[in-house]
Amino acid sequence: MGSLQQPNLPVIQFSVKESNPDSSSWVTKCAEVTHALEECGCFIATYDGVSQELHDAIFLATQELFELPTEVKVLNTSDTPSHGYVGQIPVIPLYEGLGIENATTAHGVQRFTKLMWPSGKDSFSESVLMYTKAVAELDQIVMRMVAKSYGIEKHYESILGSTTYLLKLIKYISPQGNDKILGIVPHTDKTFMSILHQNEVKGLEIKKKDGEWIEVHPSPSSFIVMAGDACMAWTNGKIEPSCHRVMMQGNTDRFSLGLFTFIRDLKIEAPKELVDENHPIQFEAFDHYKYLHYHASDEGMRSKFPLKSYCGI
Ligand SMILES: O=C(O)CCC(=O)C(=O)O
Ligand SMILES: [Fe+2]
Repeated sequence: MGSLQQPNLPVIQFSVKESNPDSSSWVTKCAEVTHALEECGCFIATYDGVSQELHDAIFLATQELFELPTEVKVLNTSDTPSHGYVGQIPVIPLYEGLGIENATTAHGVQRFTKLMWPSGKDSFSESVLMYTKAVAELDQIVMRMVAKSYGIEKHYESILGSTTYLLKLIKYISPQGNDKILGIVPHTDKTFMSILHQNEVKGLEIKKKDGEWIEVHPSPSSFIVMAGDACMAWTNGKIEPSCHRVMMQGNTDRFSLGLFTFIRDLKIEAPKELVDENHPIQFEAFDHYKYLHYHASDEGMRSKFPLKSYCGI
């Protein structure tokens, strides 16, 4: 069923009920997930952890957020590049994004909500928190499967203990016409992992290894699970991030959500299980947040492969 809806990208089904490592489908799924990430750097997850009701609530909340005046939205600042408000950028004029740091914690979400709605908006905090917790669960299922395939479960547990979640809410204004206009430039994510979710309006495109751009079909129960640069370092190059972009067309604004993981206070380094004579270590241990700052610097922005320029061996 999935492959008909989404040609050319692997589609893997996940269920909250099946997320138990003792279930019979777990081991086969580990191989499927790891293979998809190794081949494409991403896959489509169909996932029942976000109900239709929660889906509608989170996209309504997103829409309301972007209706706030710009002078309120710019209050969303961060010490980390691109983690706060991003908008009015000449090369991508359709794009506007807001970031919620520590988005799986009540404290993180409430702090953001209070900044945007000083008189309070509990419905926003509630929807966001329910959503981020459900999608973080999917991230953890996927990463436990990857870790199981590589025999590095213990290493993943320490990565998980240092994982922080950023929820990015994104709006692309419709270009009002039939020409395809760039919504976000081709890039790989600087994250450890990214889980993207788009509402009715399509636009996300993923570049396959052969250079072909694949349009991702929107669906309420479909999530795009993507590896970021940090995952490439951690897996010693076994999983490469996929290059993607957004192309906008037509008369309807597009909203999308990204739950992004970053590793704090722990250097990222490939476990020794993934390093041997035939697979020499490719990246030095590095601090994820320092890498984000490097990527945003002039040198990092000029680099074709910033991870390699930053910590490649
Ligand atoms: O809007 C999307 O679907 C993609 C967003 C994206 O690639 C990003 O924020 O890194
Ligand atoms: Fe991205």
